[in-house]
Amino acid sequence: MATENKNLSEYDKNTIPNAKDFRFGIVVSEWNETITEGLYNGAFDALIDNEVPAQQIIRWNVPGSFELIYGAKKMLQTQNVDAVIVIGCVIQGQTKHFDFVCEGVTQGIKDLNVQTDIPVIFCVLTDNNIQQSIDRSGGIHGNKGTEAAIAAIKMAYIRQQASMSHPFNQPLLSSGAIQIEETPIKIDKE
Ligand SMILES: Nc1c(NC[C@H](O)[C@H](O)[C@H](O)CO)[nH]c(=O)[nH]c1=O
Ligand SMILES: CC(=O)[C@@H](O)COP(=O)(O)O
Repeated sequence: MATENKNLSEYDKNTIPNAKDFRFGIVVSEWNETITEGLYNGAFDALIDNEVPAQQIIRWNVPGSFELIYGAKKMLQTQNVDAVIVIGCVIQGQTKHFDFVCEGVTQGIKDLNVQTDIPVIFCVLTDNNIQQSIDRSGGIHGNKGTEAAIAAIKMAYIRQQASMSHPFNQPLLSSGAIQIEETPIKIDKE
């Protein structure tokens, strides 16, 4: 489903876990500032709407989307947060730079999700033109910042639940598999 068939701002509060005790970091790129401010406002408002106290939301700015990677890394290394949202807007220009920035940020944020225990939510618009960015930062398609905030709450909850779940606390086998006791299944023979 493409964004044009889905409003990014819509969510059902009944499906959102309790977020009042979670702490969130938000790293915001200053490139295309009018767009990224709109995305930030969407994310901030959604967190507040879900009972997250404002003092539990930490914001840092970085120069551009490529710096979101380092900003998010330092955020999760130094701040007590349950999830990080990175916010950027990359718009196609005349050269291939767009491709390298988008790919670099995508891979960098993916690596943080693989290598660290804190979920990092990808709220980076990668648009062909400014109108597409306007449409997705509070325009006709809603606000991707709102979508990212809801994702951050859900992923923080998953992390919290996983840390309390029995199988996830098992020691890893040398193969990297999780050791889970095999409980024999009794089959009643008729
Ligand atoms: N063209 C855009 C950029 N380019 C800047 C890079 O993100 C980076 O800051 C620079 O290469 C220095 O490392 N950034 C955006 O966020 N959006 C753009 O459209
Ligand atoms: C994503 C970019 O860096 C790009 O917008 C810069 O524009 P240009 O490709 O014309 O240098």
